[in-house]
Amino acid sequence: MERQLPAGRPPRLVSSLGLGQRCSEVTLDQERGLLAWRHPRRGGVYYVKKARNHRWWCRDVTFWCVDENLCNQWTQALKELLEMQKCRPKRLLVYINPYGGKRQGKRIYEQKVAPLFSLASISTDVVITEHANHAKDNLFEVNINKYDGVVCVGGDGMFSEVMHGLIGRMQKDSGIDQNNPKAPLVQCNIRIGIIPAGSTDCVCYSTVGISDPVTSALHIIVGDSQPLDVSSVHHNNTFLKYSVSLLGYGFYGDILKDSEKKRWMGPMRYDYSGFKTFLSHHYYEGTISFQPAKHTLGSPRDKDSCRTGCYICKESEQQLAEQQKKCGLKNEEDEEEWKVIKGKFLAINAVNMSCACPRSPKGLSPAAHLADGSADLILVRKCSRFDFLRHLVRNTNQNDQFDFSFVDVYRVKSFQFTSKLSEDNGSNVADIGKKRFGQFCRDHPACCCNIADSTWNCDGETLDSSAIEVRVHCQLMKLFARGIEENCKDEAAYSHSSIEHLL
Ligand SMILES: CCCCCCCCCCCCC/C=C/[C@@H](O)[C@H](CO)NC(=O)CCCCCCCCCCCCCCC
Ligand SMILES: Nc1ncnc2c1ncn2[C@@H]1O[C@H](COP(=O)(O)OP(=O)(O)OP(=O)(O)O)[C@@H](O)[C@H]1O
Ligand SMILES: [Ca+2]
Repeated sequence: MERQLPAGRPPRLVSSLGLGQRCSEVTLDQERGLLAWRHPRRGGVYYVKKARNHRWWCRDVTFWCVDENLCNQWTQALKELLEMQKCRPKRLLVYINPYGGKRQGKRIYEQKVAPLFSLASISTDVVITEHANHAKDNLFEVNINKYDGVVCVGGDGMFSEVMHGLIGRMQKDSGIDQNNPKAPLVQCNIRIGIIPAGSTDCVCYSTVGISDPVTSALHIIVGDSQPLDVSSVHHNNTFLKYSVSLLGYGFYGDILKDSEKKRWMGPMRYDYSGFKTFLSHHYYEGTISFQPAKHTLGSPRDKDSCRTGCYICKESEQQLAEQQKKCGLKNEEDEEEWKVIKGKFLAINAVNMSCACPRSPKGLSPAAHLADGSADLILVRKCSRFDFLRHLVRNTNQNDQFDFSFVDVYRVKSFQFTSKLSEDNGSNVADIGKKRFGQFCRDHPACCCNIADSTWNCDGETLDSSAIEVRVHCQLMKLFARGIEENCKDEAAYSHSSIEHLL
């Protein structure tokens, strides 16, 4: 695309062209009078173009002008505008998992992302991970202050590693004991960017609206920021893990446990193990206690979803800040009511965000909020296979997946779970399980009886304990994202050539 530079003073021209406020460095090609990138082979200005389904493209436009003086003014004005954009990262630390998803992480980064970072003059230190926990351990050692953000290339597991590294490092540096479930955690202000290259990519999809490496790279470049709730998971005053997407016991725990043995199948492993787990139809007995989230305005049955600039998330942040001011570090929660539910469950799912992903475009809880300090607790009680299938299918379409007599949903700020087996017998749950049912049920996966215990699926990783205590920490960390943008009703708006953000 070619455009002539309009006459007049450049800063005003920038706004009259609708170039937005963000721009990166452009240089002047003196001979041809072009505004050009420093990139030697291509002239022009690069910008973000929004397409359908939340996809962003990088496009370029070439400006020309015979008046060299005017060109100089433009270059200067754009440079100054760029300097004013303090939210844009200049230096990033990048971790690539070469084995996530379809094992394309390295190629995706090199071919689609690195060229964009270099166009936007972002410098990077790249680490290709050699083993699990490489990124997490590394984040405890690096000089983190050198960077404006950390990028992970991989799936939810890789993101979880980076998040654990950053949050853990933050608590360590501030002298906070992560094993104390009541400790007020210190917010992590260094943003994480996710370049999706995993099997589910639920965190990316739920915060951007699409799993697309180019779109995510552009959100990083323009310096977006989206706060995110994080749940801490403890057992007996021992820290187990943090979770941002799904904490699932029963159905999703069993799928994960089975699918780990089939990693070689790639993303298909979840369908295979999902089908197997669906047929086994195991239910689990236990007690779940929770504190309802009273500070937030929303409810899990709301029709509206969390979108860019969500007022419910903003309101919750304020409410919680006021509460904290009032009580200081003392925890008011202890005095608040706990609800207790005993039962037989096919699935217990606690989600901090909608958990939308390509398999379930609206997610496990479409009205869950990214940053409201609450999680949605979905209890699917024992029911027939057919009814469970009806519920599962609704996760893939527009119908209400909670509209069943065997499904309950609550918005909570903390919860605890103990399985009947551990309640009855205290310790050594594994042995008891094996003695009672383990052998029989594993040999007859279709028998439907309640085997020993399920496993918790914590953002795609298994937890060692079935008895857990969970607390949601409002906006504990930030992503290079802006939440899902409201879909423009008028499709034509996507086809005109408006320039959203200069790179
Ligand atoms: C009839 C089709 C019904 C399909 C229902 C699909 C619902 C899919 C909901 C996906 C929710 C993902 C939540 C995100 C979890 C992530 O933190 C985690 C880490 O990446 N991913 C998984 O645990 C990976 C979880 C992967 C789950 C795959 C579930 C596949 C179920 C297949 C059931 C087949 C029944 C067929 C009966 C004829
Ligand atoms: N070099 C490596 N070798 C083996 N495992 C690794 C390596 N680097 C990271 N990992 C681990 O691989 C696990 C899975 O990675 P990742 O999340 O990227 O892919 P995935 O499991 O296919 O996708 P998803 O989590 O979206 O389902 C992570 O938990 C991470 O700890
Ligand atoms: Ca939330």
